[in-house]
Amino acid sequence: MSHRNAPLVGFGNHHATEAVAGALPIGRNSPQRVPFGLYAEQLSGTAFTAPRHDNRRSWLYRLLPSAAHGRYEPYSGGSLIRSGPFDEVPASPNRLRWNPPGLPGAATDFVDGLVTYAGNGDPASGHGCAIHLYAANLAMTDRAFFSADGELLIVPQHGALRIVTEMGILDVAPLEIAVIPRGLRFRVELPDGTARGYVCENYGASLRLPDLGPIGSNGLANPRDFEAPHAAYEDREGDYQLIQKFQGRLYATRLDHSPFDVVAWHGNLAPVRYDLRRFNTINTVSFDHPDPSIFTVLTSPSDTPGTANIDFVIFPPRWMVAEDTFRPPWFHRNVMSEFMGLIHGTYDAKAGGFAPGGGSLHNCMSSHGPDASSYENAVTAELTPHYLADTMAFMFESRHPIRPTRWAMETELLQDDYDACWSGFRKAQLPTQAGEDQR
Ligand SMILES: O=C(O)Cc1cc(O)ccc1O
Ligand SMILES: [Fe+2]
Repeated sequence: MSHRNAPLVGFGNHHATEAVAGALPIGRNSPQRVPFGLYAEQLSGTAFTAPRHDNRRSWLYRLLPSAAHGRYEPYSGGSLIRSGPFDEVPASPNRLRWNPPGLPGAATDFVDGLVTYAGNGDPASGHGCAIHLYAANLAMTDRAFFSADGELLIVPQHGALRIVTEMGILDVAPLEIAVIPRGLRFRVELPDGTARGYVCENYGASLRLPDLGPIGSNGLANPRDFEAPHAAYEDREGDYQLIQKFQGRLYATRLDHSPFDVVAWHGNLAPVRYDLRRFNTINTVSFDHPDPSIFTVLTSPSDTPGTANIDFVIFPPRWMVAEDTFRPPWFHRNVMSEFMGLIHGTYDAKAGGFAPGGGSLHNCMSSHGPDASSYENAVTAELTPHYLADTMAFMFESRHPIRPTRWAMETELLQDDYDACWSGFRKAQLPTQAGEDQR
């Protein structure tokens, strides 16, 4: 089925789209003269020589070359954006949790409203990520942004985003996500007036669908549910600001025309949207709580198989049916490091204190798991099939310890009593053995 207005579907598929009939060259990428005098430009997401199954690139056909701009100068906005190496403050051995940030008082757009909480690795070495939250109340007009440091996984929590990109427009509401390729220029408009959410800036290998192993050929996030936009362009002259993030710092330059001037494109590197409600959640129908890897939406692999640079994992509404099982997340100490956020509702391991828009960080080998009241509820619950409704938490999980920024360690949003949620557990009672000392 193909329909003119239907989105371009399929994760990593090769798409072809033109906003003006005849704009897309046929049979070659870079003809001597592109239709209408458009300029051909290749945007690479992988090295030219990356193996074919990894190789990501698209060809853009635009009114003016993207090279037509002046010198970049340091940009002073976005002053709470940080980048790897994350060494402002020592990495904390503590379990950390943050209350949700408020919406800004002063006029603040998506770029200036980004605040970096934590991260690992660094853009120069091409591994790790930065974890930002954004809170905004102003649409970006006449300015655009791109990160040369990584692709952006955007997880709206409050308020929809209209993400106008060079390659088309993505409308993304809470419970949907967007992935914006490294280097792709975009601006963010706010259909609801205000917006808040999370961003994972991935310095490493681009996000992809996880292998399914014995699950088989279907399940989890299905490839066809990833939607790329049709080409859409603006033919506007005027004064535009273009901000880029390069090696952790922001720079700005001016353009005399809209950077959103791509009339046609084709290729397999594109911004995409995915609706988390379409996730085919797979879980136990017998006993025990499986590892959360069963809920992986997208993964950025590292050089070590099975040990991700970043996994993006969700905890969606689902049936809980496990027999004779402690159903919430178990207590654990993980070699991988976990940053969690909450889009909606409550999370089944935390009865209180983890609010939508908040965050938590459980680093490598931090003891964590259900808080005392979630534990008590779970061990006394009647184990009938139970629908876990109204919830959508997520995790950015990484092989590299996640290091907070100075801001994240000093903000009033940081809870000072988080450890207390694991106090008050009753000690296990061993049976009294005849003739044995009770110490
Ligand atoms: O810590 C967490 O809440 C995330 C998590 C959930 C789960 O179901 C199992 C392991 C795990 O780290
Ligand atoms: Fe965990």
